[in-house]
Order: sequence, then C-alpha cells, then structure tokens
Amino acid sequence: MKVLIAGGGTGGHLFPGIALAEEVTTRHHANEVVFVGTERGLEARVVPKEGYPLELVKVQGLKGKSPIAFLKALIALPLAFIESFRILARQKPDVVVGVGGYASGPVVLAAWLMGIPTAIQEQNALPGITNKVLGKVVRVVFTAFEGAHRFFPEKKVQLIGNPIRRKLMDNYLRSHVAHERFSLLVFGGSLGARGINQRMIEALDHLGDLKDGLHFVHQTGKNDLEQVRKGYAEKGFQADVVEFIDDMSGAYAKADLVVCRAGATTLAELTVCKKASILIPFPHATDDHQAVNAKALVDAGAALMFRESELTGQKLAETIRALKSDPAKLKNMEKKAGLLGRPEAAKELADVCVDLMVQAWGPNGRERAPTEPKKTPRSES
Ligand SMILES: CC(=O)N[C@H]1[C@@H](OP(=O)(O)OP(=O)(O)OC[C@H]2O[C@@H](n3ccc(=O)[nH]c3=O)[C@H](O)[C@@H]2O)O[C@H](CO)[C@@H](O)[C@@H]1O
Repeated sequence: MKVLIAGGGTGGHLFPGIALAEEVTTRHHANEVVFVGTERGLEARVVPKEGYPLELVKVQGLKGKSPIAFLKALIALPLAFIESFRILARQKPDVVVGVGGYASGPVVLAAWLMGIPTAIQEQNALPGITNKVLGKVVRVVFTAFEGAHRFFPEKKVQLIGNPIRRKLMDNYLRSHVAHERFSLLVFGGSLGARGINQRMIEALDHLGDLKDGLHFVHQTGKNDLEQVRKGYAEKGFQADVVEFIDDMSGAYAKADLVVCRAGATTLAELTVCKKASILIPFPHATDDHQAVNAKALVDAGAALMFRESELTGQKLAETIRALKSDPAKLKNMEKKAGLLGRPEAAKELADVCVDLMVQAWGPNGRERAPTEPKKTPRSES
C-alpha cells in the first residue's frame, strides 16, 4: 500500500500524519508513505529527519491577509493545483489522507478529481473551513472529538481519536520516571506561546519558597528563548529552557504537571501519556477552537483551564502550589486523562486506508513501476 499524507504547517497537523506513517510502514516492508507539504511548514524540517520522502507545493492561507497578500495567495492557488496533479500522477498513491494545514486543500481536492480514494483527519473539536469543504468530497472523515461529527456528512465520520507517535506510546504503558523534584513541563504547542512564557516567569515571583523542590522543562518557541532563560536564572529556579523539545516522549514521562495550550494533538498526547494539566487555550484560535478542545478534558476532570486574559502570574502560581500539595488530586486527574486516551487511533486509521485501497484498486493496490530497492550497506558491498 502507498499512502500519500497531505498537509502540515504546524506540529498539531503534522505529527498525527507521522503517527500514521509509522503505523503504515511498520505493518509491511513493502508499504510506502510520501508526504506533501510546504517549504515553510514544520514538515520541511521533520519529515526528511523521520526518513520519509517529502514533495512540496507552494500554497498559502487566505485568511487574515492584507489585500495584496490575499491576491498573491489567490493567484498561487491554481499553480498549487497543477503541482498537486503532477505529484499525484507521479507518485500514484493508493490512498490520500489530508491532515489539515495549507497543502491538504489542493492535494486532497486534486486526488478526488483523479478518482483516488481520499480521507481527512480532523484533529479539533471545531473543524476549520478547509476540512469542512473537503468533508463533502472525501470518502472518510476521521474525527477525535464527540462534537466534531456535526460538521460532516454523518455516514463518513469515524471517531477514532488523534493518532499519536510511537515514541509517545511508551508513556501509555510505562508509569512515572523517578525524579526528585516536582517536575513541570511548560510548552506552548509546536511554536511556543508568548502568553504562557510571560505568565510562567511572573508566577515564579510567587513560588520562591518552593524553589528547591521544583524543576521546570520549558519550551519557549523561537522568539522568547533568552528572555525566559534569563527569567528562571535571575529568580534562581532550576530549569531546562529550550526553543523546541525533540523528545516529547521523555519530557512527558518526567512531568508531574503540564502547563500548555490546548491544541488538539497536545491534548491527545496528554491523555495517552496520562498527564494532569493546566490548559491555557490560544486566545486567537479560529472560533476559539482550543477552548472547545480543552473543555472535553476539563469536563472529564483531567485538566484545569484558564483563559489567558484572566490568568495572572499569581493565579498560575497558586494553582501549581495547590496541585503540588495535593498528590491525590493530581493522581485522580492523571487517571481521568488516561481514560480519554485513544492509543489505537493510528492503527484504526491505517486499517481504514487498507479498506479504501482494496475497494478502489483490489488487494494489491494500484499498478506502479517497481521502485528501486533501498540500498543497504550490505547490498553495496
Ligand atoms: C495556533 C493554532 O491554531 N494552533 C493549532 C495547531 O497547534 P499546534 O501545532 O501548536 O498543535 P498541538 O498543540 O495540537 O500539537 C503540538 C505538537 O507538537 C509537539 N511538540 C510541541 C512542542 C515541542 O517543543 N516539541 C514537540 O514535538 C507536541 O508533542 C504535539 O505533537 O494545530 C492543532 C491541531 O490541529 C490545533 O488544535 C491548534 O489550535
């Protein structure tokens, strides 16, 4: 089977695609996955590192642009379609899965027009406009939240949860990694979050007496790294401050409490990793979808949520202090998070891809010219 995964941009769209790719390629040695994304997206850095081929299309968002930028993005759209047709004709995938982000629109639409079976994976409780449109043409819509089905044709929806990368799955099976201090993981989605960076540094002023019992791992994103590093150092707190965390599995494993945004992939990971969390949704997310995502965890007793506008450093410090001093409550939140976890999502998605392939092309998939066997050091010698 050959699956083409279209989309990306940020980690929240890309990493569920990587999780599907891991599942597809490890089930059978002949299976193949190819990604289509944009040069500016996180995929340009992550996909080659993960060992998958990446094709690029030039496409930009239309929302929130100045009139000139909007016009440029609009003119680029037909070219993106032509590029998408070319890629699909060359790659001949059995199935195309859109994971959201700019590239998924033209590629999934082009695949549909070419008669290739298509599916989309909507990570959020409230879908964006692209997926609402694509939902009308694709064969299957994978969702992760109960409420998301109402935006799509009912028969197409399969509620399976968000696929999680394999490395993170270790946390589902393994319990805590032993550590001395109460450990906080602070991060703002895949890009970092200024609001969280600022609140956390302000909170340190109210946690001075706990200093020797706390350890922070804090992902800042590109812009605030030095500022945040300085904040912890000047206030005398022990902290690993980084721009981006490559090993999220290890970071979750060590965390007693997570302070983060409410992106859908992050939330899926919190549940599979069974972590208690303080959620601060991105206030400018389209239709406030992060707050809607977060509500599912809050209602289940797995997380606390604060609006960034009403959260002061002091309030954040008080909440951390209260949870640290109440291990029973933390344990209960972890348990409730775990109950929401969907560790089988990638497997279920891959199963449906197989079904789509068999329905469209038969059990062996499409005819393709045999690809060059991968060279191993042994075959070269
Ligand atoms: C501003 C915005 O609109 N953000 C959206 C974007 O968020 P964003 O891209 O921030 O996505 P999520 O918070 O859902 O997921 C972040 C992903 O990045 C990984 N990670 C994060 C930090 C780090 O240092 N290293 C790392 O690997 C996390 O483990 C996770 O897999 O896509 C999500 C999924 O559609 C949406 O719910 C979010 O609303």
